[in-house]
Amino acid sequence: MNDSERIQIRALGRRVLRRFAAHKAGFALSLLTVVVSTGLGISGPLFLRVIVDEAVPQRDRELLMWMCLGMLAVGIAQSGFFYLQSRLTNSIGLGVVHGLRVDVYERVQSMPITFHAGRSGAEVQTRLASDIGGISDVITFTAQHALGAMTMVITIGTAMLILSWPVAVVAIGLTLGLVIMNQHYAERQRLLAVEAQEHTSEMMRLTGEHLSLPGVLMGRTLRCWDGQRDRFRASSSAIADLTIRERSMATSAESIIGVSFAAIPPVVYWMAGGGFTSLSIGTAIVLVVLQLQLAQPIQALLGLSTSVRRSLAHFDRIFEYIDLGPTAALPAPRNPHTGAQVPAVGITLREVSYRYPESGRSTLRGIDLEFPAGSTTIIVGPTGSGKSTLGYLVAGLLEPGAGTIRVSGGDEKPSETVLLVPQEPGIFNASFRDNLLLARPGATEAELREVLSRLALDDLVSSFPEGLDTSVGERGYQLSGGERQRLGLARALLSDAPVVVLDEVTSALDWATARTVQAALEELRGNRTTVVISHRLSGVKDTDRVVVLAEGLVAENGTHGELRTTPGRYSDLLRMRDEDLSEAGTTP
Ligand SMILES: Nc1ncnc2c1ncn2[C@@H]1O[C@H](COP(=O)(O)OP(=O)(O)OP(=O)(O)O)[C@@H](O)[C@H]1O
Repeated sequence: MNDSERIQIRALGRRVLRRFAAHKAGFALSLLTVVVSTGLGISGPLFLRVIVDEAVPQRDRELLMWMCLGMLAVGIAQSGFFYLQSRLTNSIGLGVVHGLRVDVYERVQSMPITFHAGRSGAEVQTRLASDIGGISDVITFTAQHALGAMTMVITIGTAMLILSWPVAVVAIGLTLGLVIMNQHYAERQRLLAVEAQEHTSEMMRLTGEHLSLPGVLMGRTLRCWDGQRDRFRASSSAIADLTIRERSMATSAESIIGVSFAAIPPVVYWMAGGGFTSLSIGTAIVLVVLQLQLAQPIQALLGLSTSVRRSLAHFDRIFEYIDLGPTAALPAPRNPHTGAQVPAVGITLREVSYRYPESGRSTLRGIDLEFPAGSTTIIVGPTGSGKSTLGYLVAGLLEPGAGTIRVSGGDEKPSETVLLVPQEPGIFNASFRDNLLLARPGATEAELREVLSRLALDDLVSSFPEGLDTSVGERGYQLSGGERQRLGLARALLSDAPVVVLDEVTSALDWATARTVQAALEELRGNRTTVVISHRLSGVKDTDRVVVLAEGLVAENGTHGELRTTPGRYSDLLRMRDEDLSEAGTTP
């Protein structure tokens, strides 16, 4: 073990121990049971010695009976302590593991949106499942096993020294040799484990990407499924290969340790026979039994150092997430029983600029905009001009790099006032009902049905035998893109957010459905402030406000009535839309 590893293990040890602080009393009790049951463990052979050396040769029945009863009582007491110890160890250790898991989840959940944009869900899953799984045993059993094993080594070593120091010296010398040899194997095992863990993460990432619906579709339509399969195969085969090498390494170490321990009984018997020092038969048997008992804690201690070192890579990956920062302030949870009264509030942006952390240039620059309470604003502009980024900023999902975003008419923050409906709404693998209730947990059956009917989803829902309780499948993939978008809009209709940002929410709808949805959106507006990011430009009214973004700047800003008759970007957009529609024989 090198210096940096030692420092790393110490620092990790301190962090992990702090997590046991909440379970101090239980932890101390569990360690006490370990010491007591270990102490009891070595008294068995001492009873045996009296039986062999005194009770049997002297035919002393009473002594024999007491010694046998003593052995039995020790066995029963040991089992009781073992049960208690195992209950305590598991509940404390798994409590600490649970705490780590929740910390990772909470930290990732509160990271800024930009963190999630640059990461696959599979990566977070790997940390929660594979890495936490990898440290679970180390956290649960290390302290107890280490203490138990050390107590056994000390007590057995002392007993052997008292019984016969030459045999004890041989056993201790052998132990030191084994420790040195084991270090060598453990280091090689650790390197193989780190490599295997990297391949496991890669394999889980590939599985998440390739075996999700988009991945399967890509594999089939681009006909690259064989390449996908090859990459998976290579990753899986590397894991198998590394694991075989790692296990062979462990088995070699165990075999050498086993052979070394097997050599001791003949030595003891040779000594007992007068080869070096003469021992009674009982002492010789007890020494052999104790030596066999010594093998187990020594192997446990050697195994512990290996598993602690192997778990370092897992610990690193877990604490890397727990130490992530800075986090975004999460909005206060919604009151489940509101939903009827929507207050009128507006949003004001002053000199707002934003640059993504990984980007070399600002996506938005010096944006001055007013979204008055109850108004409807359409945001248009070429692709990549910053429309969605503006939507994220208004919804408080991104913090502006410069400038301010304020809610007028209320003390709340944008993140507590604004609901963003993205183009691909987050539909969960749950029923229609559960997906809708996320927006208003207290909504009645009648309210849910009314919303579905307004968005022309009622026929779809009724076509399933289980109606509202039908599961919509992983990410809503049992629904069409347009149905998913309408389900997202249904949530917006149910929510009590006074400001709603709709980001391309009708892009997957045909014109006829888009009109139905448009009518529902008219009702959604009410006295809500609505910001609509749209390429489609359907159903825009003269009084609606229009903001044209170009290269991160506000290029035009006025009402639809004003801008449509003024030569400029917006009137050009309307002209292009009308030409497209007349070619397709449709009217906006
Ligand atoms: N997470 C991110 N990290 C770095 N750059 C990003 C990120 N998200 C978006 N961008 C960049 O910011 C710019 C604006 O993106 P945005 O999605 O806001 O544009 P948009 O106008 O909504 O485009 P579209 O009409 O295609 O949806 C683009 O150049 C995009 O590449």
